[in-house]
Amino acid sequence: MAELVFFSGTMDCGKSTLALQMEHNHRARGHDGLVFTRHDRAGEAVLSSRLGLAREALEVSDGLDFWDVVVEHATRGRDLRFLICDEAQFYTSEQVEQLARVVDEMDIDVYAFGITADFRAQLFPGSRRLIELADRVSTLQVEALCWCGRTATHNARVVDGQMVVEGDQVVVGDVGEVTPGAPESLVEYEVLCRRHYMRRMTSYAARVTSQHPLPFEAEVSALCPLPTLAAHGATESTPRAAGE
Ligand SMILES: Nc1ncnc2c1ncn2[C@@H]1O[C@H](COP(=O)(O)OP(=O)(O)O)[C@@H](O)[C@H]1O
Ligand SMILES: Cc1cn([C@H]2C[C@H](O)[C@@H](COP(=O)(O)O)O2)c(=O)[nH]c1=O
Repeated sequence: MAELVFFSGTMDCGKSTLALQMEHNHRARGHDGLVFTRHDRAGEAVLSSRLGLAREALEVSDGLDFWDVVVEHATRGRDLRFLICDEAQFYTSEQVEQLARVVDEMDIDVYAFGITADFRAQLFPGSRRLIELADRVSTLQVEALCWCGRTATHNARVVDGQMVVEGDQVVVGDVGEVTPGAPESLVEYEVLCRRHYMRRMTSYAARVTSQHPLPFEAEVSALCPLPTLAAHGATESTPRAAGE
């Protein structure tokens, strides 16, 4: 029986790599399928992984109807067995419902991949509907790590070196070295454990804290303006030792 599976994790945990691997494995066994994505960092109609692999994909626009697309391909004689759906957090709730219908009424497996929550730690609409409707939600085995060594659970947005919690939900971007003072407004992401997400303690803020202990607390507070940060002071700058 076909399944709707949601493979989820933080940014940079290997979702797109797994999507490409699953497509490869199914195709290697002679199964026919379609690959979809939306707003991939590499551009339109491409599914790309940070490991360097990429392949063409169908771009999911707001108006795309998965049911219609699948019916159209079936009418042309395709015996579709699976759909790969990357960046599924950006799909609409209606599109996720169409995917569930494709599974139930056409017996086609749907493998969706995406992050659950945005930079404010709030669910994306597509992810919410997937969690509500999927047969299985599977967390990826390879965990992205916070700078402290703990498993990363949250996606922080960093603009001009500062973690922000307000702004548009969708801003396509990559994880990377935070570069404060960049000439133009630069949006980057950093994965953090909940503890450091709640304290807005990015790797850059932690480095500044360790370089300028208590007398410069005001400077650090300006970088990470949260009461909880001041309360926890410089002790947060020490990366966790393995197994700690
Ligand atoms: N140079 C590298 N060597 C080995 N693994 C890498 C390298 N660069 C990236 N990766 C792996 O790729 C993962 C990111 O894969 P990707 O599919 O792009 O993630 P996601 O789609 O979840 O954002 C990283 O967590 C890491 O495991
Ligand atoms: C947290 C967050 C992320 N995004 C964007 C940034 C990336 O383009 C994708 C995630 O891609 P990945 O393959 O999982 O790294 O989502 C966003 O638009 N808004 C956010 O809050």
